[in-house]
Amino acid sequence: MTALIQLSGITKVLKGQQQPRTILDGVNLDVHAGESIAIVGRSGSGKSTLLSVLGLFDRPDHGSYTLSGDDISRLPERRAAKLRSSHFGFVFQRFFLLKHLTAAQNVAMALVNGQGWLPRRQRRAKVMAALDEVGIAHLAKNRPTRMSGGEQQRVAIARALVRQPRILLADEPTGALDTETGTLVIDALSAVTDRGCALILVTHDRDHAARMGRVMHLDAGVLTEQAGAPAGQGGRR
Ligand SMILES: Nc1ncnc2c1ncn2[C@@H]1O[C@H](COP(=O)(O)OP(=O)(O)OP(=O)(O)O)[C@@H](O)[C@H]1O
Repeated sequence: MTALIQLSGITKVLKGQQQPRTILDGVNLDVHAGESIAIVGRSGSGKSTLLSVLGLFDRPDHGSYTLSGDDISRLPERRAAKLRSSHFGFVFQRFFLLKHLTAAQNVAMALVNGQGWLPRRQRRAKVMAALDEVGIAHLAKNRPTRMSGGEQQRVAIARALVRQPRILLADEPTGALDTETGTLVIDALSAVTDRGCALILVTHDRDHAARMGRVMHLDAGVLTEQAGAPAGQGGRR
């Protein structure tokens, strides 16, 4: 099966300093539909930079990036922005919810930005399906200020899912949550692989990483697969 994403020899060099610094050093990674991958590594090892390249916020200096068979290594920003909104969902440590809007309105914002105005009934159905997918449809009318951190993060996940991305990129999504709440958030994230969405999770939490189908270790920009990862849990390979 063709990989959804193929990174080959991706190198990212940070310039503008006295000495250019290599942040990603020949990264190879294949990502298939419906699989889950954890990216672990110490602080400063390049995890967020790798997610930025994967999510087309940043371009590699060397190497190739293939998405669904198309080489997109050197894409102009306008086309990158289109692909970002059609293919990717993003979840961050901070929830970035608008506090004067309800949960449903926060999720609906992603539809307005990405696809223009859908008819109201369709918009509502998509929003409620996304909230339901992360188990918080009953909170649709609540504002973030009346929700727990875990609930707010699930609203943010619903917002990322509402456009049905093919790849969900999550950067430390449980970093601001206690262990129990973090586990619920990982449950919600892992569930997206059931419908073929690929999940790439950057985390410092070993237990959360171990729930992914594969664990990749980033050390000074070099990515290697961690031996002994419990393949098959939390996502197809
Ligand atoms: N725009 C930038 N300007 C200067 N240095 C940067 C920039 N972006 C990244 N870096 C440096 O590149 C290295 C990798 O950063 P990155 O944020 O990718 O690491 P990380 O593994 O995600 O770290 P953390 O776990 O702390 O979030 C770090 O040393 C960081 O300081």
